[in-house]
Formats: sequence, structure tokens, C-alpha cells
Amino acid sequence: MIPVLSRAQMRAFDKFAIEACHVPGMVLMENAGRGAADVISAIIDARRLKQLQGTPEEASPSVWHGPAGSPRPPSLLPPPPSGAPATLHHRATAGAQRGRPLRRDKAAASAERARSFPVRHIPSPGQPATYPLEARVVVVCGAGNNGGDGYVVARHLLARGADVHVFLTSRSEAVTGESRINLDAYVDLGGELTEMPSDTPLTPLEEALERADIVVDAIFGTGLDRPIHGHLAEVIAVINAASCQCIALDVPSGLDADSGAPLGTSVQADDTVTFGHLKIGLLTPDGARLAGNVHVVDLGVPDAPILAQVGYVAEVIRKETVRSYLQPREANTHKHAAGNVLVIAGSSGKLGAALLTARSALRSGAGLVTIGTWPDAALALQSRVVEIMTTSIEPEQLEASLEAALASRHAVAIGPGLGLDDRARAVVDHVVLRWDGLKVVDADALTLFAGRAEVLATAKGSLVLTPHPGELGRLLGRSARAIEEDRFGAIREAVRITQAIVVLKGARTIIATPDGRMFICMAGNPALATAGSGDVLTGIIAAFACSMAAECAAIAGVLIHALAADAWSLATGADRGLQASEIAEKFPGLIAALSRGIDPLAP
Ligand SMILES: NC(=O)C1=CN([C@@H]2O[C@H](COP(=O)(O)OP(=O)(O)OC[C@H]3O[C@@H](n4cnc5c(N)ncnc54)[C@H](O)[C@@H]3O)[C@@H](O)[C@H]2O)[C@@H](O)CC1
Ligand SMILES: Nc1ncnc2c1ncn2[C@@H]1O[C@H](COP(=O)(O)OP(=O)(O)O)[C@@H](O)[C@H]1O
Ligand SMILES: [K+]
Repeated sequence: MIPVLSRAQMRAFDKFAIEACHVPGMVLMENAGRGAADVISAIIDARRLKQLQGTPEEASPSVWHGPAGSPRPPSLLPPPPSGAPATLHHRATAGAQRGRPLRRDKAAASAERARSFPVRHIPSPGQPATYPLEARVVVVCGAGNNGGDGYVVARHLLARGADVHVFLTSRSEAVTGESRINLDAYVDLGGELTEMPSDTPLTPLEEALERADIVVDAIFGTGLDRPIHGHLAEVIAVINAASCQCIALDVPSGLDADSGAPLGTSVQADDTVTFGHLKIGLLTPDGARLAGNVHVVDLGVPDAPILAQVGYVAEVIRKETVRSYLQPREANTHKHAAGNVLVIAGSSGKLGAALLTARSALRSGAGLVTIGTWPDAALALQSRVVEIMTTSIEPEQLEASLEAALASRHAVAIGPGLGLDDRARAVVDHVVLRWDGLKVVDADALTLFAGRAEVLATAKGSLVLTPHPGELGRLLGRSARAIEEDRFGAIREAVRITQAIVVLKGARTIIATPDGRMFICMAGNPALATAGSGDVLTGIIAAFACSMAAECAAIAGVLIHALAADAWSLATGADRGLQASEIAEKFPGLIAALSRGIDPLAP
């Protein structure tokens, strides 16, 4: 399980560790700062090795998370001067290339060691293979504990030979407690510090950032409790204008750790090193964009006893969890046992939606898939389908034709392209509210409950609702923007009103269940922003729901759908141009890989 905590839970976690478990706050701060220094060192080292090996920066497969359209930051480090000492890595490589034996006589080596007392740096995980770190690092510290983490980072980078300069957004006298001890330690060890309280110009910071390779943002963490204005907003603007790589500590300063929205303004980080656990605000679309790549470092305390006290808001969906839902097929399985899905979808001009949903259900392993649609649409579909069956919903004999269509189905997917007229409303009411089975409700079927979402709580059977932010906004009487600004709050409200499992789609899809749990999908990419990809998701969830609990079907469907896009992007190198029908083509291979415990995205 990868838990995700709210701001209050993370603060309670630290408090409980300090007060109930007697781990000094100083130790937590040291672990946080040292962990961050390790991540930063590894980033510097990886870039340096890449440059020494002559790999052009542009060839890096890593994703640039900066604002849309903004240039990727320039290369981190200047090329090493000619004649510069070779790194340990290079010496080892050169030796191996010259054919020097890799195994040495142990006794001779031991005798040699005893004579020469060599001092060797043995890197621990996350640390670079070589010191000194050749990087110019600016650390911008606030007056609170986030700033305290910043001094710890500064001290460790200084110890590793980096060129470090700390800027403090207040006077030193304003810094107290553990942060003050770490500030003093950094300064007393020869660290350079410039005070930058509100009445001072920001030119020294601007000049330092022009020369810097990395800026570490340690202004605010989870203590941010009001919008940022004035001087601090200007400091953040200067950081954001700098072209060097920006690494935020805990959260980008200004980001609301709960909603993921900027409070006034926010640092735009390339990487965020977060402490203890993921914060929920780092996982919203806005938060993810502002945080860049997120690294979690542990605080050196066991989680279980503390999490049992403080709880967590959500879990990240893991491939291992989905693997446990995917059972191998029995040798004597027959098509009826493999899942019988009815897709109630499509209308004139929107037949594609029905086809995408139905084909997705087949590719996900359903044994029988039937599209139930209007007579004209059913007629038009007959010439376009081979493995999929069709059945007509007769508006004049609605209930009778629906009952016939629903007989023996294990699950129903309803909504894509169905239309919003009165006959569609009658179909949706009959199936969603009165049929006693599992229904995946999407698109038009959701919109037909706008203004009356509470009626969904009275539905027979069970429901999985799959809204995008616009559809959820319609259900809750809000704008799509309002939903995006508070995705976790909105999905919880939707579950409370409807008592259904709700899947809120988008970058970082969330699944929430009526018993209060939430799951976040970290897979997927913007290639999914293409017409019909939601219909494909509806199909896979409906097919999985034939053989899994509804909640597991939603979790597995969301992850595999997202992984399909990631696999496509990995294969093509593209972030656009994916056609919805191609998503489902990847399902059988992904299901097979996950079932065997193979990472489908591993090279
Ligand atoms: N012992 C602990 O509790 C640990 C805390 N850690 C760090 O401590 C951070 C939290 O530290 P703090 O609680 O000191 O808070 P911050 O350092 O995030 O913020 C400092 C103070 O700024 C003030 N402030 C809030 N919003 C403001 C605004 N808009 N404009 C001006 N001032 C504002 C508040 O009074 C707040 O307490 C975490 O994010 C993490 O980085 C880590 O060192 C791990 C251990
Ligand atoms: N930027 C993105 N990153 C990750 N997933 C995305 C992104 N944009 C869209 N998606 C996914 O693509 C699907 C789009 O669904 P939906 O909006 O219903 O599309 P449609 O109505 O065209 O079928 C959802 O599963 C959503 O989570
Ligand atoms: K920060």
C-alpha cells in the first residue's frame, strides 16, 4: 500500500512521532534534509554522468513537467574542463576496457590496504558514486521548518563539495527552534547565507540564480495557511523566472497540500522531494504539474503504528494489487462464464461510442458482448460488427425490449453516445434505477441525472459512475473548473450523495467507494485526451465487473486503461495521436503481463 496523506494528517504524523514515539523533531528534520540531499545529489550525478558519456540532454527519456509550452531548462552542468580528473566511475570503466583483471588477489589487496590506508567513499543508495559534487546550488529558505530542512540540505551538499548559497526570506533572528540550530550549524561550517527580508532588493538572488545549476525551494511546506502576497510572491516569481532546475522540499512553496491549487502563487518545480508520505495535493492535475517528478524520502520511523493513529486519505493503485484481482482462466471456461455484457449506447451519428465500449469489453475478456441501441442504430451497426451482437431498444415497447435485452447479463455499460432525449431518459431510469445488477454509468447516462443526483442512491443493484469533471460538475451543480479545483472534495460529495462507486477521470484518475476509501491512479498520460477514450474505460470496467467485485473492476480497469496509453507512448515516443480504438488493443497483453507479475512498461 502507498498511502497518501492530507496536510493535517502529515502534521499529525510528525507530531505523533515526536510526542508519542519520542523521535526528536531534530532527527526527523535531519532525516528529511539528508534524504533530500541524497535525491538532489543523485540528480546532479546522473546528469553529470550523462554528460561525461556524451549523451545529449535531449535524448533523455525523462518527461519535462514544466508549464505547457515552456522551454526545458538548459543542461545542468558545464562540460568538464579538459584534463579534469577522471571520476571513480571513469577510472573503473577505463580499467575494465584495458582488460585489467576484475578479480584481485584478496590477500595481496588486504596487505596493500594495510600499507596505504586508502580512504574510500562507499556510496549508499541514492548517493552519487563520486564526490565532490560539481554543482552550484542556491537554497531559498523560509523562516519555518521547511526552511530548516533547507539548511540541512545545504549542509549536506556543502559537505559533498557543492558550491552552496542560502538565501533566507527573513532575518536570521526570526528563525527559531530546530531550524535555527540547523541554520547556525550551516553558517558555522562556513556556509554562505544572505538575508533577504521584505525591505531588501532581490537582485542578489537573481544574480545567484543566473549562475546556479539548481535552486532548492524551502520557503513553505505544510505550514502554508494563507495566500502568499507581496515580497514572498516576488521571491517565488524570481525562482520561477530562473532557468536552472528547481527542486522543491516537501511541496512547491505556495501549493495547498490538500487541494493541489496554488494559494496566491506557487513555485513551479521540476522535482519535489516530499517527506514521509505523499501529500494529496501533489496528486491533483494542478498539483502534479507544479510538483514535477515527486520523490518520497522516509523520515526514519516505522509507518504502521503512526498511520494507525493518524489515518490516510487515499492509496496509490499498485500493479501488484491489480495482479491479485486477475485470476487465470479455468481450462473449461465457456463464453457465458467469461462474462456477458450488455452495452446500452450509441445513436445516429454516435455509433462509434457504442462500438468502442463493446470492443473494449471483448478485449478485456468478456465472453459475450451485445450492444443494445435504437432500432436505426442497431440496423446500421449490424453491417459493422462481427463478434459483437446487437439488439434493438424499441421506444414504443421500451420496458419489454429492455427486459429481454437485460436477461442473463452479468453487467451493463450504459451511456456512451446514447443521447439526451426523453426516450434515453426513460431507458436510463429503467436500467440504472430498476435493474438489479451491476451497471457502469457513463457519459449521457450521467448527464441525464443532472439536478437529481440523489435519486441514484435509490438505485437497485450496484453502480459504478465514471464522470469526467464536466459530467461530475453537472451532477453536483458546479462548473468543471470548480471540480478540478477540489477533485477530492468533489468525489467524496458525489459518493455521499449517490452511494455509488465513483471514478473521477482526468490526469490522476480517482476512485472513491461508499465506505470512504479512495484510490489514485498514477499511470496514464495526455495521449488519453482523445475522443472515445472514456468509452473504452467504461467497457473494460463492465467486463471486469463480470468476474470481480465492482470496486476491484474499477481499480483494475482504470490502471490497465492508463497503462495502455503509457505503453503506447513508450513505444511511439508520442504524447498525442493515440486513437481510442488502439487503447483496447493493448489490453490482452497488459492483462497477461500483470497476471504474471511482469512490469509491462519495463524495458
Ligand atoms: N518536525 C516536523 O514536524 C517536521 C517538519 N518538517 C518540515 O516542516 C514543514 C512544516 O513546517 P512549519 O510548520 O514550520 O511550516 P512552513 O515552514 O511550511 O511555514 C512556516 C510558517 O509560515 C507562516 N505562513 C504560512 N502561510 C504564509 C503566507 N502565505 N505568508 C507568510 N507566512 C506564512 C506560518 O506561520 C507557518 O507556520 C514541512 O513541510 C516539512 O518541510 C520536516 O522537517 C519533517 C519533520
Ligand atoms: N491528460 C490526461 N492524463 C491522463 N489521462 C487522461 C488525460 N486526459 C484524459 N485522460 C483519460 O482519458 C479518458 C477520457 O475520458 P472522457 O473524458 O470520458 O473521454 P470521451 O468522452 O471522449 O470518451 C479518461 O479515462 C481520462 O482519465
Ligand atoms: K517548499
